[in-house]
Amino acid sequence: MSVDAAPVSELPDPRDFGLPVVTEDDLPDELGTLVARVHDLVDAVAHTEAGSAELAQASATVHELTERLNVKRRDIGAMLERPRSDGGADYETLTNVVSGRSNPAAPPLVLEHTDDGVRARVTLNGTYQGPPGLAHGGWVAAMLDQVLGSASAAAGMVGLTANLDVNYRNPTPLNAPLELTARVTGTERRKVFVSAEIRHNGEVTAEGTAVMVRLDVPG
Ligand SMILES: CCCCCCCCCCCC(=O)SCCNC(=O)CCNC(=O)[C@H](O)C(C)(C)COP(=O)(O)OP(=O)(O)OC[C@H]1O[C@@H](n2cnc3c(N)ncnc32)[C@H](O)[C@@H]1OP(=O)(O)O
Repeated sequence: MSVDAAPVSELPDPRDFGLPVVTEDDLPDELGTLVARVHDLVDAVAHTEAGSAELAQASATVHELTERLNVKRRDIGAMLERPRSDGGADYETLTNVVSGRSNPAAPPLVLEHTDDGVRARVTLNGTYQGPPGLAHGGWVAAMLDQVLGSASAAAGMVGLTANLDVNYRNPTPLNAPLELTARVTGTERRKVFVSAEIRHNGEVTAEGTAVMVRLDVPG
């Protein structure tokens, strides 16, 4: 097994897969504000003890807003193109449920490249709850899957997860800062082996490994 990462500048262009691409200039600042407010709204709805009249009024307001926003919708699969300092571009799925810039359901996980892979920081609010007061194991796996895929892509090998193994070492807390790290550990033909951890206060709460299978560019 070896690490034979292609240069990042050779990442596939989503347009070659027939995917729509938007740039940061296509995203009004107001969208970011709306996403953050709806994220907080979901938390408020999940935990509110408001009375019937208040709930009925909020429900009508939200319904009206949903109708207004649905008048003009982006296609599913839209990719966000972000320029890199070396002249190339990074791509991310705009509505990705873990890290998507336009998805209020995303925690959101903010990713950065490191010398050996990727790192992300996130704080999960109460809407990611599984056991009382703790993060849901499915979301823990989803966040690991995301950083594992991102580490493979950051090494120039965009792929889909074929296999994901998760070990839950300690409960992952809500409303507390978490750090995720991931890196490529090897490659074999189209397979990319990746490894990741989630830490709280330096202590590992969960770790994951995955086999990503590199995508072939059509044609
Ligand atoms: C830029 C725009 C896009 C941008 C895209 C951005 C992606 C972000 C991804 C985020 C992470 C996700 O959520 S991904 C979503 C969840 N994953 C999926 O939906 C994937 C569903 N599965 C599949 O589509 C398929 O099974 C694939 C693509 C994974 C593999 O199919 P394939 O292409 O036909 O390849 P195949 O010949 O079967 O296998 C290739 C090699 O991988 C091995 N292999 C196959 N499956 C497994 C497995 N479960 N565990 C171990 N190894 C496996 C095979 O033995 C073989 O090894 P050898 O013979 O060479 O030894």
